Amino acid sequence: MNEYPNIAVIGPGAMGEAIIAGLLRNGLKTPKQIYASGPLIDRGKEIGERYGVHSIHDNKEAVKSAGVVILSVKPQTINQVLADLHGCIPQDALVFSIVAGVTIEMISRGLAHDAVVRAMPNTPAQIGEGITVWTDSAAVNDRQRELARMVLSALGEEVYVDDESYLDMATALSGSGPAYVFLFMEAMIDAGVHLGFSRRISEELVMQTIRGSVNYFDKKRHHPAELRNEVTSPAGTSAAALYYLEKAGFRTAISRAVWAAYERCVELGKGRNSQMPENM
Ligand SMILES: NC(=O)C1=CN([C@@H]2O[C@H](COP(=O)(O)OP(=O)(O)OC[C@H]3O[C@@H](n4cnc5c(N)ncnc54)[C@H](OP(=O)(O)O)[C@@H]3O)[C@@H](O)[C@H]2O)C=CC1
Ligand SMILES: O=C(O)[C@@H]1CCC=N1
Repeated sequence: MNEYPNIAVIGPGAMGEAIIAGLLRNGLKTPKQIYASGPLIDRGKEIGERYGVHSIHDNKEAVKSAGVVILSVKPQTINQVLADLHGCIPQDALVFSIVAGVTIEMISRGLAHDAVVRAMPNTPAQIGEGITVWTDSAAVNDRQRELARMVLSALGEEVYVDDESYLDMATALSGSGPAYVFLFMEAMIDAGVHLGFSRRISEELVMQTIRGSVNYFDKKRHHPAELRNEVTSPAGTSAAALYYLEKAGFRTAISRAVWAAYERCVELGKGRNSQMPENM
């Protein structure tokens, strides 16, 4: 596609900004085609100055001439935004929502607009290295699907699913996934400091160990258990550490954590704000 339409970004927070940056990095030559709308004047000023986009504080105004309307507000704010924009989305426009847990049906009903893409990106999208799982409503036409791909390509890799229930699962696995990875990184770095390395050296050792392991897996494409066995010498150091991790329930903790994220995502979709599940 040669021509980008105007794009409204409703909620220019962390992810909204990642999308704006990605679109500009990926060929949208005219920043003024982007209308970023959020409540904070300082934040708007910051986004306007950093990217040269229109920064406004009126969602209705932002969507007026839009060909794509990106919804990147928090799930807790979505109902207010949907009510604000009910009946205001231009007929040909595509609505592209990244709001966790909120279904296509809720968005479509809330806006009185049928062409909706629901997507779940993750934060590495900020450097074009994210992974986004997405799906669309039956009303999305070929041109709108092309527009969706334009937004998706600004974020990194993408996986299309034809069953929306995978979106809540993707939120738990890849959407929240960077948080688990960073916690693991942090724990490893702290362990290195505990042993006696400086924080700088420990960070370097951990970062390259993770990067190298991911690239090695990517190249070899062997099962991770095989690659783990390769590291694990009989009666050696890795076996001692792995024994301790298994004893501490490492795998179960990861699996239960991902389930907790999934359950929370489903709850968010039902409009439940913050509530500790009974079994936690
Ligand atoms: N962070 C992540 O890793 C991911 C997040 N998501 C989803 O993306 C969405 C945004 O998340 P994230 O960017 O982290 O959150 P942020 O809080 O950074 O961004 C939300 C933005 O929406 C703005 N906002 C609040 N109320 C309104 C309103 N009425 N109209 C317009 N804008 C409004 C906020 O402004 P203010 O700050 O002034 O309140 C803020 O700029 C969420 O739904 C989340 O589920 C999806 C994938 C990954
Ligand atoms: O924590 C959250 O709710 C959002 C959705 C996926 C990643 N961050």
